[in-house]
Amino acid sequence: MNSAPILELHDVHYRWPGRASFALNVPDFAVRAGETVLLLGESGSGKSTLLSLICGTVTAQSGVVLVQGENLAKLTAAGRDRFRAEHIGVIFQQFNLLPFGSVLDNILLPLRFAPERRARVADPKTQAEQLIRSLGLPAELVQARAGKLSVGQQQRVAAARALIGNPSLIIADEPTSALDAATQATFLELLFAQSRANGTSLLMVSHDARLADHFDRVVEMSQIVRMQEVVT
Ligand SMILES: Nc1ncnc2c1ncn2[C@@H]1O[C@H](COP(=O)(O)OP(=O)(O)OP(=O)(O)O)[C@@H](O)[C@H]1O
Repeated sequence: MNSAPILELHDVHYRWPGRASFALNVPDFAVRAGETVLLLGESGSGKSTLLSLICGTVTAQSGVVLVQGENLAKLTAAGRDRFRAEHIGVIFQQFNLLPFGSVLDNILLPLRFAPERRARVADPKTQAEQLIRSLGLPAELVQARAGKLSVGQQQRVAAARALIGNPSLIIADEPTSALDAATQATFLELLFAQSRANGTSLLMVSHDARLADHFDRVVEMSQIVRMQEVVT
């Protein structure tokens, strides 16, 4: 495994505007290239906030967030959106598929906003079909409307959308919470096989410590955040 960090946070401080009662302080946290990390923490401990900082949908009031060596705070908001589309695959808790789009449309969506990622894919339709197969979806679903799929199938489409064009980092926020244990395990195996094949790093957030065995490393939010007195 390449041990260069794909993600680094140093002395990051973040507060949601108008929310004095919560502060996220991360002195140091890193994920290496190709590493799979499970981030566990209680509800409200700031896991989703941390993922938003890493994806650049919010920016820290101070400190540094480096993704692939790029300091997200130095980019404009549009530059961060573009950077995310190029380099990060995101799987949301609710999958966020376009319900009226086909499975294929949904998988190809990130390539529309990311010319470099698009250029890494010789034939987008063929790669989408390969991902569909390797994630265990029936090939004939490629033209099905995403909104008509089962939850487990939607989740695989969301994973294929995150994986297409081989982004260097996949961020997943509770992607298995809507699934039963057997479907969860199969999904994780498929996601890991794909990530490993491409040397992609995976940072997954969950409440569920039972997922730990699947990952290279397990990190508790309490290990990476510095608690601070919050002035209300
Ligand atoms: N968009 C937002 N605007 C304002 N405050 C927010 C926003 N998102 C989260 N927060 C606040 O930030 C704090 C941490 O929430 P966050 O969702 O990051 O925790 P979490 O660990 O992901 O929780 P859960 O496991 O329940 O999803 C909470 O106090 C929450 O109310």
